[in-house]
Amino acid sequence: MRPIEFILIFYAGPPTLPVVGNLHVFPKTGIHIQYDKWLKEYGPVVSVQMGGRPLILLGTATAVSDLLEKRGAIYSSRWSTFFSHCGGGNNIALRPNDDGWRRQRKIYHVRLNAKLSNNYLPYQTFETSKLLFDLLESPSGFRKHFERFTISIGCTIAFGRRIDSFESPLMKALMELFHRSLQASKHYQLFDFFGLTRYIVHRIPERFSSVKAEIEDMWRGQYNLWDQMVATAKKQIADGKFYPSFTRDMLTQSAGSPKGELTPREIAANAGDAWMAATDTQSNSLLSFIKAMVLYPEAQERARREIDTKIAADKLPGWEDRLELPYMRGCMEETLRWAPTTLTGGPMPHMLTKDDYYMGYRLPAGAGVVNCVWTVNNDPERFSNPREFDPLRFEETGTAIEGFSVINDYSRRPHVTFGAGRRICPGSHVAERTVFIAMCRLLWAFEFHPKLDAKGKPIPIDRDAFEPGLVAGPAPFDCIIKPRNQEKARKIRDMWKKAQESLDEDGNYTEEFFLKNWTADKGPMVKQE
Ligand code: HEM
Repeated sequence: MRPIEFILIFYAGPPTLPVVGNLHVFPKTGIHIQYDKWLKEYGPVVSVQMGGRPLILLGTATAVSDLLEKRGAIYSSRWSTFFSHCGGGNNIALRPNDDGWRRQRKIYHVRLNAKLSNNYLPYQTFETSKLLFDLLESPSGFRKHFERFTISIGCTIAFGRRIDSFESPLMKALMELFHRSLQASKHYQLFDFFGLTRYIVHRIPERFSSVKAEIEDMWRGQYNLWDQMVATAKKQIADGKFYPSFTRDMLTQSAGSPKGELTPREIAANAGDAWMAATDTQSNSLLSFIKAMVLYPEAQERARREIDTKIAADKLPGWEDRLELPYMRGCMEETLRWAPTTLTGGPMPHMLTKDDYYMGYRLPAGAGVVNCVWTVNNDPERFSNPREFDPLRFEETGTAIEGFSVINDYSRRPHVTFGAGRRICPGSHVAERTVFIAMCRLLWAFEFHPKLDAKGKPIPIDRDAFEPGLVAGPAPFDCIIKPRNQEKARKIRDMWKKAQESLDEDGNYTEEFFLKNWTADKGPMVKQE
């Protein structure tokens, strides 16, 4: 990093102060709005200074593609931070693009690609029975129901373990981890913006630093949990039991792999990180969908009409019906564009590893590079009236393509919510399946309306209000969720009653459930003799 050279040569950005750079004008919340203002004022590529660290903001799909994708070889690392260093640095989303990252990422591509993500459809489909039942029984708790829904799907995909209730010890353990990691990442990042404090703090022994002790303790708690889950998966394999999961794949596939075997810690981290990455991202997207349905009743009606006319009366819509449901496909892409959970591009900026030139500017090695999703997704050049929820804005032939959200041709991409380049979300195929199935079934089952105040007037909902965090979500809002009719309510109850026959006394799937449902890919999922 060469701050003086940086300031002289790359000057498209707000004025800086000595030492702090632009840190003093960084808002505590609504960073995406501040980035958006800077991008509108200074151009599609903006430089800001986070203390001693330069940060480059990208505000158009072209800039994101030109740099993060076409020059991905030098735009795919991550900053070294105190938070990511502690705990051994095995978190795939936070670590630099080293050998370990490549090995970890490889197995995501091999096991969670578009084709093999179909393996997990039985979990995603099953969990909708519980989601619909929970919403029927206690509609006002809808936030919690969505959280349980995605946490359970994530845990089953990652470890082969279902989570039946918000009160389950596993659910509580994960919620505590979320809380602790959010606090840790929020409170201690200031050290990272200054070379000297970073150098000192990274070297202080844990026993002399309460900050370090707290973060290390958080990571230890995390790995204890992941290790226990991996140990269970190992035992299941040893006992010849068939509980398919990403962990099982890593244990059976990475061993002896010519592309590089994952260490036990990397396996645990990969599975645990998939679990965490699969939770708020998906549940918050579903919450935003409900918000959109309440705010745009004509879109709600039209989507429901499509489901009613295209899907047989005795069937619930599913992933297999997506080609019949173009408007619903539009609803999914539009929700991800309109209310991205990754407003500023994900958990951490990419990092540039070599000096580079773009649009006449020199971008220095070591700079963080942000895909400003909020700005790119709302670019009026690409999307007319971008803050209006309009599922018809995408070409039907495009949304029919599996993985359209991450299609190579960026000019056709409906949004950049899954990131870009070599760090692009490797769980996007799983995510699309979860949210599409849930969205269709929610509309099959329920109506969504604004809540009324004491005078019978709809309580207003702020369309653009977000709750900040590592993963953003819509700010709390109220709504009325009611079954479309008594017949639907009866079907939901019957469905959940029947579904429970596939669960054991702990609320996990029986082995028979897996054996019956696993047809898509035999591979390592074939029962071990
Ligand atoms: C709607 C749901 C989701 C959204 C919007 C989302 C979005 C993102 C974004 C923006 C990134 C950062 C990309 C970048 O740095 O350019 C990311 C990274 C990641 N996501 Fe997702 N994600 C979702 C669901 C999932 C799921 C279901 C999984 C796992 C099954 C997953 C696993 C990961 C992992 C492991 C990374 C880190 C990749 C790396 O740094 O190499 N995500 N995701």
